[in-house]
Amino acid sequence: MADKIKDAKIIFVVGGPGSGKGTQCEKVVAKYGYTHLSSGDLLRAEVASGSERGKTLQAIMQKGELVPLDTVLDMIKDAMIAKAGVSKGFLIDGYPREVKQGEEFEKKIGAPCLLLYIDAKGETMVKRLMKRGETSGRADDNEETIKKRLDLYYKATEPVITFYTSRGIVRKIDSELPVDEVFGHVAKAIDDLK
Ligand SMILES: Nc1ncnc2c1ncn2[C@@H]1O[C@H](COP(=O)(O)OP(=O)(O)O)[C@@H](O)[C@H]1O
Ligand SMILES: Nc1ncnc2c1ncn2[C@H]1C[C@H](O)[C@@H](COP(=O)(O)OP(=O)(O)O)O1
Ligand SMILES: [Mg+2]
Repeated sequence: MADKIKDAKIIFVVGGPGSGKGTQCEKVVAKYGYTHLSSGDLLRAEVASGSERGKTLQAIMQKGELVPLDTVLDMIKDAMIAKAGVSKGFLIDGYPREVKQGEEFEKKIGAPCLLLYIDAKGETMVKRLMKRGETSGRADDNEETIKKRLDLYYKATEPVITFYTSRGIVRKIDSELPVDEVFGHVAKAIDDLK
């Protein structure tokens, strides 16, 4: 596995729920042609397939909890293998959610060269998610689940940022700014890789 994707850049995109990870990844795909893999999207696709596994996942996600590590990692790995050799870069969006996920990813796949930390205030994230919930149809975009996802983010995911900061690969991006300005900073971080 590792050698098939060894020439591709691996970028972790981390931030709270509603911080703007998906929005920025879409723009990176348009400008750089990288492959965007959102763990949440992969899981929602499994739910939409109507499989037994999807039913189990749905129940967990509706509560705002994390699904088992192996499930997510296998899905990401399969999706990366499918693009190996044709992709210059991978945006891994919404993963790692906890330090352990990062460690397992590196064991099974490879090391990231950059972590984009998409940072917005708690109140901003709640406001954006409530708005997104008006049209997203997502079972987890409701007030009660949003609060749980935010709590879990601060508890489990922020340590991920500390972990990779010590390795010197974190770029903190102010996501309170308008989308295009945020993207200016994201693009700068990617351009600095070369
Ligand atoms: N910089 C921004 N300014 C204003 N609204 C934003 C910004 N970035 C994202 N949004 C909005 O916030 C919501 C959540 O964004 P999304 O990209 O889905 O976040 P995430 O993938 O991190 O959960 C979306 O409705 C999006 O349009
Ligand atoms: N890496 C991961 N590990 C465990 N569960 C995950 C996961 N990524 C996503 N999930 C599950 C739990 C999340 O509450 C849900 C939605 O994830 P998401 O779409 O990445 O949310 P958001 O983009 O709003 O942060 O899917
Ligand atoms: Mg998203």
